[in-house]
Amino acid sequence: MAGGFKLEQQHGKGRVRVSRVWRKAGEGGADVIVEWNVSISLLSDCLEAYTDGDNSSIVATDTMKNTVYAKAKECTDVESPESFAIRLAKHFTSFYPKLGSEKHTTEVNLNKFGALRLISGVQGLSLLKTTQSGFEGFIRDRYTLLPETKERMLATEVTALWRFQFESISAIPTESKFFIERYRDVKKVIVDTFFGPPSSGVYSPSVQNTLYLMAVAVLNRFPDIASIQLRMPNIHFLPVNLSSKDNPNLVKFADDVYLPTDEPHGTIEATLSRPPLSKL
Ligand SMILES: O=c1[nH]c(=O)c2[nH]c(=O)[nH]c2[nH]1
Repeated sequence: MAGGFKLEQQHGKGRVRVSRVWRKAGEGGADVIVEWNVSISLLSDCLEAYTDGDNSSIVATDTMKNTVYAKAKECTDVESPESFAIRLAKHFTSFYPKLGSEKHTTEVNLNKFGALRLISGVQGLSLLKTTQSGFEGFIRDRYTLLPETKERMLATEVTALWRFQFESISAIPTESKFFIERYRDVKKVIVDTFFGPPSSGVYSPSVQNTLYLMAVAVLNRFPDIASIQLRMPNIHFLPVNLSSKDNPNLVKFADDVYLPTDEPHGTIEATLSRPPLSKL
């Protein structure tokens, strides 16, 4: 009871995003990564905070957020969201759904003289690698804060548009599954180039270079594709490092706990085309 009235209260922190990586913990020594979005609500005995302005029994919601990162750090083995929620004791946890699931797109332009322009694409193809990515050697000026790194997370959501050479309907292959199979095959080339061979992976010095190699691989593999446009936002995963005077090593970053953030993100896009056929 508070001042003769019944007071029901709770406080918490919503949408705490945390991503945890376990190095070499997966099949064949692969890294394992999860991304969680945690909401915490505390039903606690802190009525005086409401009625008397006495904060002595308040757990700060900022502390709740930090606790999520600290507890993620403590998960030394790969952990389910259920276990993580239990670890956080009576708090609600859910997996943050991976960004988008990809869509097959197409654009067809046909004029009455039979001239065709045919574009296929994939939209929202989420790709993430936990290692073999860095970013170094870029311009440093008085506004530059970004440290150089040989080890970072590389996450993107690819939008690709590829234009076929077919200039009329009659030039289109007649197999009924042609475009379905081509979509699958282009996607595979994109994905395989992004990750590199499963045994060794491939180092990415920048989103720009990886994007270019993906486009080259598609044009080299499919002669009937005239050009490809790739858009690859650089979705940042910020290292979480928490410390204070009293707690210098609360969450010491060791390539393991990240804050996934899509705002703001880098926007990187390019189009690669075959040179026009020389007309003799
Ligand atoms: O691969 C990258 N390309 C950039 O252009 C860029 N800019 C940035 O801040 N980080 C990165 N990463």
